Amino acid sequence: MALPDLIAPSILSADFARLGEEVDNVLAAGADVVHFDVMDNHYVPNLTIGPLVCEALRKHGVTATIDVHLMVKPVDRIIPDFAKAGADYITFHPEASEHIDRSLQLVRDQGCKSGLVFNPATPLSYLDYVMDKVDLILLMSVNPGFGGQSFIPATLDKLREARQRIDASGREIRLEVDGGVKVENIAEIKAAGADTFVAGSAIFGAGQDSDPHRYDSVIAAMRAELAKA
Ligand SMILES: O=C(CO)[C@H](O)[C@H](O)COP(=O)(O)O
Repeated sequence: MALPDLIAPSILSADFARLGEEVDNVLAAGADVVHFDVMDNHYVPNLTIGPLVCEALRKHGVTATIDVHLMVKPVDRIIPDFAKAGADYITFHPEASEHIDRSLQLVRDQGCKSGLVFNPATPLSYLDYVMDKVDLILLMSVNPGFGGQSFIPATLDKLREARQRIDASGREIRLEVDGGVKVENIAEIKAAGADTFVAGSAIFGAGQDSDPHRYDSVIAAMRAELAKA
C-alpha cells in the first residue's frame, strides 16, 4: 500500500546562524519532515551537528517529525542521546555498525523508528535478515558527506528493487531518497518507488526574491510534480 508522499528538507543546507527560523520557515512552507544530517568527520569527510542541536530545535518549538540520519561510526553510543533529544526516526549505515540487528533494536528500544541507509554502492542484501526491524529504508543518491551534489541515475533501479522488497514484506516501510533531489527529477524518483524525498540545496537555495528565507514556491512546485507521478 502506497504511503503519502513526504517532503523532508535537509537542514544541512540551511543557514545555521538562524536554524530555528529556517526550520519554522520550511515547515510553514509545507514541508512534512525535518531531515537532520549528522556527520562525524570519520565515517564521512565532514562534521555537522549533534543531539544538542536536535534538542534545541525541540525547545524552540518544532513538533514536526525529526528524521536523524547518522553518518557516524560507531553508531550505538550516540543513539540513546538522539532519542532523548527528540528524534523520531534514527537511521544509520550498515557499514558503520558492528551488529546491525542490535543497533536497529537499540533504536526501537529507545522508542524511535529505525532505518538503514544505503550508499550508492552498498547492496540492499544488508536487509535480508532485518526487514522486520526497519521502519524506513534510505537510499543515498549521492555519496554522503556534502550537499549540492548531482543525483546518481543508478539509484532509480535500486529504488525499484527496494520497492519490490518492501511490497514483498507486506509491512509499512518508508522508502526515502537523499541527494540531488530537485523539482526537475522528483516525479521520476517517485515513479521508481520512493515516498519520502530529502532535498537540501534545492529547497534552501530557492528562497524567494522578496525574502530569501521563504520556501513556499519550491515546495509547492515539488508537490505539483509529485501529484503528476
Ligand atoms: O545526506 C546528505 C549528504 O550526505 C544530504 O542530505 C544530501 O546530500 C542532501 O543535499 P542535496 O539535496 O543538496 O543533495
